[in-house]
Amino acid sequence: MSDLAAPDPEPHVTTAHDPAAQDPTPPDVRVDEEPPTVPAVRKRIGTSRVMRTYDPEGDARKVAVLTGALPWLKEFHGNVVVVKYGGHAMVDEECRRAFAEDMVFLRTCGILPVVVHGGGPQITEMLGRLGISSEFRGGLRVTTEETIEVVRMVLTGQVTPAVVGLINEHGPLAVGLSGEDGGLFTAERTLATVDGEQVDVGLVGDVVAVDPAPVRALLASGHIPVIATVAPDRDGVVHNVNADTAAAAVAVALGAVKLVVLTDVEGLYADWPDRDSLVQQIAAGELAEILPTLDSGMVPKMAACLRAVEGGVRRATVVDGRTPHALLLEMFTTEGTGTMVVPSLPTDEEGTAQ
Ligand SMILES: Nc1ncnc2c1ncn2[C@@H]1O[C@H](COP(=O)(O)OP(=O)(O)O)[C@@H](O)[C@H]1O
Ligand SMILES: CC(=O)N[C@@H](CCC(=O)OP(=O)(O)O)C(=O)O
Repeated sequence: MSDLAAPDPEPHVTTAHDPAAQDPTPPDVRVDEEPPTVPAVRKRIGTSRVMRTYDPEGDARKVAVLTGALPWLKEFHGNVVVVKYGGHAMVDEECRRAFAEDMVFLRTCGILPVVVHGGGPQITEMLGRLGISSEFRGGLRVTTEETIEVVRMVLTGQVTPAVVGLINEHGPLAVGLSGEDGGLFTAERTLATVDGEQVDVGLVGDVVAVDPAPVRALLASGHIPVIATVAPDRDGVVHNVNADTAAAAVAVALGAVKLVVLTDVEGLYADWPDRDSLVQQIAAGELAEILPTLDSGMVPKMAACLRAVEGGVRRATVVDGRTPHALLLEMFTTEGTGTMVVPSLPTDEEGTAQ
């Protein structure tokens, strides 16, 4: 993971538009020009004075963005937001940096982000390098005893440290842990659903219990927990847990106000792959109805959103992790982005969804 761009340490001077009326700068250091139609390119004049660009429209836009975020800041402040960071959303350098900035932004605003990360493509790549074949059934990886060793190694030894390192470029905030640490998760072997049939996929687990104590301790000390989703069952046998599933379990256990799932698609398409069928909001009841009809990749994701909302999380959203800062846009604007699952849609007097 590479460095974040360093800010320019030099002071800058920018051109002013109406020096006499607005600028206390002595005339000998002013630059008189026509007002710029776009914010002026910053010019440095001298070394100890910075002059302000006259840009009322730009300023009004910034004010609108900041004040528009206020209701959301109030709602989320002091609350847990679980962010599922999918393996496909990690592949682009700019998006990785934006993700880290977003986590630090949330924490700095007094919101409590908890990251649950995936790593499907990274596991597949490592299995390939080791000459171990791998397949998915019903959206879950068929996991043998040999596979689980690689899953555990990649998630806890490679992906967690990479995500932690990325965030910690901003300061020592992130701490990695897995479902095996501090009794965080208890797993139970689960089956995949393929064409309505239940099929065995090996050492794949669902999270049947979460002890939130280790995560709460990290939040209380100002940290950002970063969780890998391998988990022991009651006999201590480690299972491979789909990261969407684990994120939902964490969100419910922590009483999160929101679950945000970052993936490699704009959201849920009602009629996949028709790009005109992107769903903006869907009620939990309707999602439950269409879930069995969805393609396998989307099933664990939408099932996780449903589980979160049915478990008391107010909103669960699938967001395109390939768009830098899509998470901020989703969290701090009314329009949001991606697909939001809510307990029910508001209706008008005739009962029509708004
Ligand atoms: N109805 C649908 N809407 C959106 N994406 C879908 C749908 N059905 C299948 N998909 C596929 O599911 C993929 C997301 O699942 P997956 O690759 O497992 O993501 P991740 O690695 O983030 O967990 C999308 O890239 C898309 O190809
Ligand atoms: C059982 C199962 O399928 N586990 C997943 C765990 C990682 C994961 O979920 O990663 P993404 O979020 O990047 O898809 C796997 O082995 O790929």
